[in-house]
Amino acid sequence: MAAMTRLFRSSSSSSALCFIQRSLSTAAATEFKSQSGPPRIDPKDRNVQWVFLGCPGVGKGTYASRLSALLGVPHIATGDLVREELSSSGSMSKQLADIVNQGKLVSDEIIINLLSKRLEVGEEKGESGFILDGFPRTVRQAEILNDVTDIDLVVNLKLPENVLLEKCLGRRICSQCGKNFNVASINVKGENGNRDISMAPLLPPSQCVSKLITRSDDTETIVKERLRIYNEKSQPVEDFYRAQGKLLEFDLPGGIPESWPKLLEALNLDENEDKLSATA
Ligand SMILES: Nc1ncnc2c1ncn2[C@@H]1O[C@H](COP(=O)(O)OP(=O)(O)O)[C@@H](O)[C@H]1O
Repeated sequence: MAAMTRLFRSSSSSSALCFIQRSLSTAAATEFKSQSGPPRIDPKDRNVQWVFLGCPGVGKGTYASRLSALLGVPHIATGDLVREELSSSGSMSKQLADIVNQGKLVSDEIIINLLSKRLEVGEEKGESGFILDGFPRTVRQAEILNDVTDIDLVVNLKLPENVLLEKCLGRRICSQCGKNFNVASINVKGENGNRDISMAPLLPPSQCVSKLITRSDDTETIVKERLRIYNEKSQPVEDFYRAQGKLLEFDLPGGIPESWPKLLEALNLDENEDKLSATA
């Protein structure tokens, strides 16, 4: 853990990003084989390459985007890439809508294609490092990622399932500014040794109130299906990274005010420090 958070160097690793992007493209077309493997870059010489895992509604997007701002690396959420594709008039959008609205996973090929395109755009802008949110979600995706680059740290965010459901049902997005809010006021009594969890709603400012929308896959039936699929397909990804010693388990103690400082502490980061001086 200590070594993993001592990586905040501003040196460019755009060639590394380009390599990942090209390798992911190859993987989308064929089963990627890495007999010799790509050249690995010492983590000290590049920005962080982190992954956020966790069930639907746990808050991966919230905490990954806060950390990306703090560390100066892009937050890349494959769910956002899917939604962008859905709202475009691209040929894939109808096919994707059917899958997403059933709470199912998009194929590994499609998701890797979307991700490699996103990395290519980032590479052109000179981005380096990343916090991935929502990828990898299957062991095959994790293996492909493992073949093309080194992941430094995998943060596994956790909340009890009844809290996750309430959070998903309360989630709202401003259709104009794109920010996420939550209208649910959560007070769940811990059972079977679990802790009590309280979360205040995260209400929108007045200019967003009339523009709030709910994700089409945030209905009770679809959320339950997404949770079932997470347990079936994505929990093995936790095991994959646990076996590599890269998994940091983090039980969220409540909403953002309680959880954010504790997460920074677990990551050995200080919000007030310059990112270059953050130490592990
Ligand atoms: N890595 C992935 N592999 C397959 N499908 C994905 C992946 N990432 C996102 N999706 C698709 O996009 C949908 C929304 O993803 P996301 O916003 O990450 O949702 P969640 O709130 O369930 O974590 C998923 O239900 C799935 O259909």
